[in-house]
Amino acid sequence: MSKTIVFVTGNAKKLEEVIAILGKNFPRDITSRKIDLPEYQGEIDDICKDKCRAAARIVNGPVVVEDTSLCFNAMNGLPGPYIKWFMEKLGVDGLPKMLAAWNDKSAQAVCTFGYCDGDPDGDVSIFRGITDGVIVNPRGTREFGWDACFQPVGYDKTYAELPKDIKNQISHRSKALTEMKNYFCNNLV
Ligand SMILES: O=c1[nH]c(=O)c2ncn([C@@H]3O[C@H](COP(=O)(O)OP(=O)(O)OP(=O)(O)O)[C@@H](O)[C@H]3O)c2[nH]1
Ligand SMILES: [Mg+2]
Repeated sequence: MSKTIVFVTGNAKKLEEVIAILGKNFPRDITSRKIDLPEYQGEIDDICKDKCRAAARIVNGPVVVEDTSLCFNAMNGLPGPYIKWFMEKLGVDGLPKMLAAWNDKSAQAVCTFGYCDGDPDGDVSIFRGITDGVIVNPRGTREFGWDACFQPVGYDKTYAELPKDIKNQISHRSKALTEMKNYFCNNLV
């Protein structure tokens, strides 16, 4: 019998979406623990691996973590994994202003899940989902981070204006979770 996996996050909105997206269709038992893990620096995958190992050290068992980036193409991918600090200091109204000097408003929402079996020195498996979009002046509810200024390609509504189930069908998070689900369905880990 495989051990329950603990999803470690300090972000209630992330957790809410993960629960809604996974439903009952995940092949392993999964629970959650609210811990604020360190915000690491570096490349997206390395940040997620460091975060996952930190979680494993605390939980002492199988863990999943998730790190979200918002990458502005005109800025060669910045703020990327540092979006949390830009959101905190500038707010959702400030993000479109960062791109005022460029015509290119395109961006990628990038979600990276990391899984490790509980050994903090062991391998971390990475699962990624990317949704392309444009950065617009905020529209819609302001319940979750930068949702109000991210308009996915092919839609005339921002993530915040779209019904939750539509966001959860097309989001960076749902694409990454599909990858992770396939991994657990295909591997008896
Ligand atoms: O509008 C949004 N739609 C999303 O779908 C989304 N996913 C994450 N975020 C925000 O982007 C930063 C990521 O930083 P982050 O990955 O380190 O998250 P976090 O520190 O809040 O939680 P965690 O690291 O404990 O899991 C944080 O400000 C999150 O609030 C989102 N905002
Ligand atoms: Mg974080």
